[in-house]
Amino acid sequence: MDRIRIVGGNELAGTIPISGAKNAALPLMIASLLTDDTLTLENVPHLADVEQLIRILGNHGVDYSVNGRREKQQEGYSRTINFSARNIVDTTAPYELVSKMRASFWVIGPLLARMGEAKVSLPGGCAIGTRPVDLFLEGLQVLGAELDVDNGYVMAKTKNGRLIGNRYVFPKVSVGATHVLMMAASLAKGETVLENAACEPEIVNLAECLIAMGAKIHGAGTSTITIHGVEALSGARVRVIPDRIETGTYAMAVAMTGGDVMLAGARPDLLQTALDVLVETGAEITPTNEGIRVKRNGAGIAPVDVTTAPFPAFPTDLQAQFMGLMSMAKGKSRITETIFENRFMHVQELARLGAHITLSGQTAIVDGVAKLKGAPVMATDLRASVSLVIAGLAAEGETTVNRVYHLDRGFERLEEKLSGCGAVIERISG
Ligand SMILES: CC(=O)N[C@H]1[C@@H](OP(=O)(O)OP(=O)(O)OC[C@H]2O[C@@H](n3ccc(=O)[nH]c3=O)[C@H](O)[C@@H]2O)O[C@H](CO)[C@@H](O)[C@@H]1O
Ligand SMILES: C=C(OP(=O)(O)O)C(=O)O
Repeated sequence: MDRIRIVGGNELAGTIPISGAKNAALPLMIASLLTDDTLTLENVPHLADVEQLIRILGNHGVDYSVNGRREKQQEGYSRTINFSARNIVDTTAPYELVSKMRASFWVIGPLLARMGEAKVSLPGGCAIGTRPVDLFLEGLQVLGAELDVDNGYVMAKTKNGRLIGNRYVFPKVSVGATHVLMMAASLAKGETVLENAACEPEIVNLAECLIAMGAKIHGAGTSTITIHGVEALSGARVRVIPDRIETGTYAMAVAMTGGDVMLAGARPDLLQTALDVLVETGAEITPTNEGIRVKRNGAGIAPVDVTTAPFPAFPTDLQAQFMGLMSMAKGKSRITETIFENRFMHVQELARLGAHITLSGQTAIVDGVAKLKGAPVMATDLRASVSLVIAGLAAEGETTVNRVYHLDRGFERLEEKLSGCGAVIERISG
């Protein structure tokens, strides 16, 4: 199994290109199931989750082709991919494929809306909480789906071949359930109003895609989304937004090691709260035409309390990385996780690097130390893994991060991007 070896202590300086967002690319790819035309997606990141979803979509009959391979379309880089679901050959998403990735469950929305039926295994994904699917099921039932859960599968069908628009108030904000209901409602008969919907930028990117495909959607990016269902959707060409979590992660790495890095192609509006918090810690953040410049010189890291919450608040997907940063702050900070009940698995691994963190329910109290020391550590999930990488970059000596496959789910060319800015980091195969 591959490992990442880091020798910490170097400041980061240079440019890091920000890739297309994993969490936007996945729902856009799934939207290809809604049409028999070609959906062309630009800036699709080269990640294990994207490859896995290509396999899952392929199982339903979706063909794909990568546009050219010259220059930026090289292996390993974000690229333009055409998806064509002309013939859906299978409406079952099997356990072997779906269990590897949470978002693959989302095929249930488009399959049901276009084909009138779907049989989808209950999902897997990062081990960060129980992650039920009750809101997806309740919302689809409100749109007229008949559902049965048996043997680990959700069996769904429409009553008369088509879903029916309706009003659904999410009892809790869910990104995935908002994606699924927005896709399903796009082909339903009549109007759907989704209230207390997720407002994340990835929802807006999916709505832009659906609108380009001919859907009638208003209000995406606010908590009320109105969708007037249409008979059929067409092909379109849409660009995946830059990855705000990758952006925040590298910004926190620079805040931790010190240095001066341009995050090229990053958009500040996608993570303003996290950037504001970084400014409070003492980092200098400058939006430019090229992206976001992050700098920290001289002075230490100030402790700042954060609480994760749905967009536009501080994202849960940056909580582990921020804890890494706070572990070297000059004083105590409190980090409260409100989205997932089990997202503190990085605490004991950060402690192996010398961090002082205690847990009190859903709050971590981080007592900053002057220095961290390298050690072998084990990643438990995607964002936890990268928090160990950035802590390793700031630690004295050598850190090895095991279970690199978690990182490969969500960070494109991580070692290359960081070593290009002066970090000593390499992948050890086998
Ligand atoms: C592929 C992708 O985009 N993943 C992101 C997505 O995950 P995902 O879409 O799975 O996260 P949700 O927004 O659905 O989850 C939020 C909370 O709602 C709960 N819930 C959700 C659905 C449901 O039917 N019932 C229920 O109780 C979840 O357990 C969690 O506690 O949003 C999360 C929250 O920003 C991010 O951390 C993930 O990186
Ligand atoms: C939790 C994440 O992914 P997933 O929802 O696919 O598990 C993530 O991207 O941080």
